[in-house]
Formats: sequence, structure tokens, C-alpha cells
Amino acid sequence: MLYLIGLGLSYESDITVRGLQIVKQCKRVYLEAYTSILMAADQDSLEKFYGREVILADRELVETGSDDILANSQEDDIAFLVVGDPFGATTHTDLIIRARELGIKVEAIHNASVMNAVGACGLQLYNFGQTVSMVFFTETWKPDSFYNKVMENRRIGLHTLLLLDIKVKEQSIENMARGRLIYEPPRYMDISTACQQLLEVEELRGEQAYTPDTPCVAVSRLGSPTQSFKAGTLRELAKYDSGEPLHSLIMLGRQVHELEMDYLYAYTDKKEEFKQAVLADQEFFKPPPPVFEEEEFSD
Ligand SMILES: C[S@@+](CC[C@H](N)C(=O)[O-])C[C@H]1O[C@@H](n2cnc3c(N)ncnc32)[C@H](O)[C@@H]1O
Repeated sequence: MLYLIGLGLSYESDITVRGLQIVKQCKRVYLEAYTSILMAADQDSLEKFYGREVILADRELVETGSDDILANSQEDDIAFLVVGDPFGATTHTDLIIRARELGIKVEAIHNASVMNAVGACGLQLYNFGQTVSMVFFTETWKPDSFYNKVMENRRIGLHTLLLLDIKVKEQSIENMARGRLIYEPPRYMDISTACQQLLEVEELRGEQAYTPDTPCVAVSRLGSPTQSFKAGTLRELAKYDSGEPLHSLIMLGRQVHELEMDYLYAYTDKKEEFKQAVLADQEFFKPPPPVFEEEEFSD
């Protein structure tokens, strides 16, 4: 049996009781180590907490070596640990499909994910549209497929959760060209980089999916002792020092409920300016007022 086990967001003890029982009974335990990281734990502390070896599974192993992970799992129980919830990233459905093809039973043990824990900032999960990802731009590669999705969300007034790039085990172009297996230190996109890239794309596209004055919320280190939120315009957050990773960004949609606003005021020291930015932003994508036909009365 293959068990996909969500670890939650922060501490080794965030695993569920059932998840922990299964980890203890499994033959091999893998930790998916490239789509997210725990805020207050790492491989060592997990090994101590579980009292057993944890094998790091990098992208290469999961994407091209999945048969190694799945070896003998018709007879043995294998645990595949995922930070957050196993379905909080698109990556793991491949592994499940491969397991099914091999006739291996699969079970998921769920946990908190960034996808639902962002509700802690006070914006209602029900008011979110499509989640998008933003990758680090290079001089020659600035993928902007998120732009159309943000536009679609904002057209119908919904908030957008932007998940920010993580680069682990990346080789520099030079090392790659020379065939040297030397990896760069891990990189995690911060809030100011994400906002600057958003502004750069709007400048290029010019379709006003958003503007520099569009209100956003920076979400940092969710679920950890240093969790923090910051509300401000895109222009302001482009200069914000968000500190240690991980970070996510939320761009507001037009449908901001009064209670959401009241909650967000705690994350800005410029309450009135933030309120005005939200009101001004609500003018974008506003549906035209309905035109009612004059009723005809006859007797
Ligand atoms: C590809 S997603 C993986 C989500 C994970 N499987 C889950 O369910 O939470 C990783 C991205 O989510 C965001 N993220 C994950 N954990 C976070 C946290 N604790 N605080 C802020 N953002 C987080 C970051 O933008 C990070 O790059």
C-alpha cells in the first residue's frame, strides 16, 4: 500500500495521529522535498520524532524514479510524506496514477494546507478564485500565464492566491554546461520579488488585470510561531521586507466583505489609505448597473 501523508505546515508534531501510526508501521518513509518546506522542522527533527529513517525524495526521484519509491509496495507499506496536504500541490497525482497502473493500493491521510490555512488572514476561502503560481523570472524567461487567470478571477470579483516559486537542487547554467553536479543554495521567492514581477508583467501587458494600487495581503510563514500578514497595495508590498520563507501573496478581488475589511485593518498601520485603495480598486471590472424595462400597466 502507498500512503500519501500530509504533514501540515510547521512542526513535526503537526502530523495527524493516524498519519504518525502509519509512518511507524511503514517499511520505507519518503519525504517529498521540493514543493514546500515545514516552517519549524526538517529531516533531522522528523527522524527524531518518528524514531526512524526518512529518505529525501527530490524532484528527479519523484518524477523519473517513481518505480524505486513504489518498489514492493504491492506487499509492503510505503509512506510518502508531503508538507501541507498531499493534494495541496498538483505534483502528486502522477505518483498516484503510476501506483494505480501497477495495481498498488493508495490511501491519503489529509492535513492542513496553505490552500486552506490562508483563511487565517481574514479573507473568506469561499471568495477565492483560481490559485496561481509565480516562478522566478530570468533575463530571458518571464512566464506570465498567471496573468490571464488573475484577470479571470478579478473579472468576477474573486481574490487570487499566488503561490511563490521554490528552487531547490538547481544547477547554474555554467555547472550544467560543464556537467558538474554542483547545486545552488535553495531559493524561496519573497513578497517584494513577487510584487515587482507582477508590476513588470502589468507594465508589459497593459491590460489592467490589476494596477500598482491594487490591494494585496502578504502571507508569511503560515502556521509557525512567526506567522505574519501585511496588507498594502502592490506598489507598497513591492518594497516590503517579508523576512524568512515561506511566503504567499493574495490579490484582492472586488467582492470584499465588510468583515474581511475589518479583519485586514489589523495588518496595516495605514487603515484609511488601505480602505481608499480597496474602494478605488472596486471600480475595476464593476458590472454596469442593470437597466430595467419600464413596466407597462394596463387595466
Ligand atoms: C506548491 S505549494 C505546496 C503546497 C503544500 N503541498 C500544501 O498543501 O500546503 C508551495 C507554495 O505554497 C506556499 N506556502 C506553503 N507553505 C506556506 C507557509 N507556511 N506560509 C506561506 N506560504 C506557504 C509558498 O508560496 C510555497 O512556495
